[in-house]
Amino acid sequence: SSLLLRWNEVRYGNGPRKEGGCLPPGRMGWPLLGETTDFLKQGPSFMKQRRLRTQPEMDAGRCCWVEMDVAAGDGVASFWRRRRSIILAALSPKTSHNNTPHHCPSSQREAVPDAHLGLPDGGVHGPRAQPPHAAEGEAGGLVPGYPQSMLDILGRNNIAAVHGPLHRHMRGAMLGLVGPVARRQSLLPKIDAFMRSHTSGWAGSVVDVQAKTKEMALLSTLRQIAGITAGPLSDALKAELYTLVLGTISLPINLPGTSYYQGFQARKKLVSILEQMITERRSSGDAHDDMLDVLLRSGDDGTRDKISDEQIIDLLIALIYSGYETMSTTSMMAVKYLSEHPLALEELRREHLDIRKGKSPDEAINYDDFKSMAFTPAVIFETLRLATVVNGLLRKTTKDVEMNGWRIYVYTREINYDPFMYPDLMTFNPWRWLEKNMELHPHFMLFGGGGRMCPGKEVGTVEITTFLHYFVTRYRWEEEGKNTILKFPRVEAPNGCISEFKITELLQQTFCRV
Ligand code: HEM
Repeated sequence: SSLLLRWNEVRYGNGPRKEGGCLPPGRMGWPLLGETTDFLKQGPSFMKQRRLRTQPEMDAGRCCWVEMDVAAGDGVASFWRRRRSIILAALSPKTSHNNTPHHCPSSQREAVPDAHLGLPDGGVHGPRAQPPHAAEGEAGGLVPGYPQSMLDILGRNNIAAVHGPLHRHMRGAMLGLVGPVARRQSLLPKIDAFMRSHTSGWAGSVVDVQAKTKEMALLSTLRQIAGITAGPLSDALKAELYTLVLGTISLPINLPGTSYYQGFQARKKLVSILEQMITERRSSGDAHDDMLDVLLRSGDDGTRDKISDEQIIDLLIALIYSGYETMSTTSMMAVKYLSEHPLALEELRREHLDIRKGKSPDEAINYDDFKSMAFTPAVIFETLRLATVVNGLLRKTTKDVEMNGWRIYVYTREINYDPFMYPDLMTFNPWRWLEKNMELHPHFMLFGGGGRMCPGKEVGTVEITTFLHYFVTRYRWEEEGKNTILKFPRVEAPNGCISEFKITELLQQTFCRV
């Protein structure tokens, strides 16, 4: 074992360092695996230990990266091909141990500027006075570096896989679907109607909130995309999507029985269902009030480029995929935290009951209602922070930026647990978001940043808000037993029964009276 570790270090670690290369401090770990398994097993404490180990280098004002050698996928467990990766721990200026620019120990040339990541602070230790230009990430030679299994299964036009003009084209189309105009005119009423019916009839029962929020995220999106309601088609799509999600986080081994293989088959079936829908829409010529209709007609008026059928399909798959786990997990964790923090629940419920004042029971919440809410976004941000639904962002180099060929994992989780930004950091405290308008802080990276900032931030927040609205204004609930939540590498309640809540009392009377 020692010999193997040593060989790997000498072959891939010491070599470049000795030759004057700018290899950051760290260990290379095992051949092929690097330190991936340790990272996956230990998660946050792995990062802490590596940071402590590289402290002298950081204190000396030299490279500040924590480095490890992992396979493609860095922590998403796809070890098919050796890939070297650097983990950038995103920290606030106060936590950073030196505020000097990062220099390569040997060449003294400035290392990759933070701006190249296209993120507010690039995720490297040390502050940057100027937020970077959104496009600099790609101009600087850094593009998204998501694992091959994810790229294969989500399609070659998948927004996370493409860059340059194609990315701008796909992103423009995505923003057209979920931007402010679409939200106000078309999405909000649909989301309201869906959440209202999805959260009805739970009184007196035991509900698995994990299952319900997953179903909620999928069905709500399907309704927006193509007006699909619960039924045989949504069941078929649900089964394929679950398999597809597992495939994207698997080893890319294309053999029958593997998750990757099944994920790929699921993609084929999804593509075929969507192709059939497109053909039917074209042959009928009927107009529909949904995203598929908007995409099929895009370019007709000459205001933007036409989008091909293949691109439409990849865009719709990306839309379903991106919102699915993020929205469901955030909603589930918000319910969990609220059950454990009655004061926060009380405040949230007050905000939502106030919104219902003057509305009839059937009246939807509207754009102005969302704008008036202050505590609800705070609950959502605090949930995203504490549960850390997104651990980090992946980038890779496309040209020589001193570390060509390396994948870069911007480990944003660290910033969520930064004691200087979030005093008493392990406490669920939504009020902290009200105090400093922290959403505008350059280290706010819950939705990424720069040119790759989440285009679904607003619509995702609206969906979670609407879910919470009907949940807290209709029900009181109790957690059944003590549910354990796994937070790394994915946030989930294992065994499926962990988020069961007993709905004990219906607040419908209050709801109707106000
Ligand atoms: C709580 C909910 C959500 C969270 C926490 C979240 C988080 C993120 C983050 C951190 C990124 C940046 C990834 C990177 O830089 O590599 C991102 C990108 C993205 N998100 Fe979200 N997201 C959420 C909801 C949604 C929803 C509902 C949609 C669909 C409308 C969506 C669509 C996307 C897309 C398409 C990208 C890629 C953008 C690009 O590469 O240009 N997200 N999201």
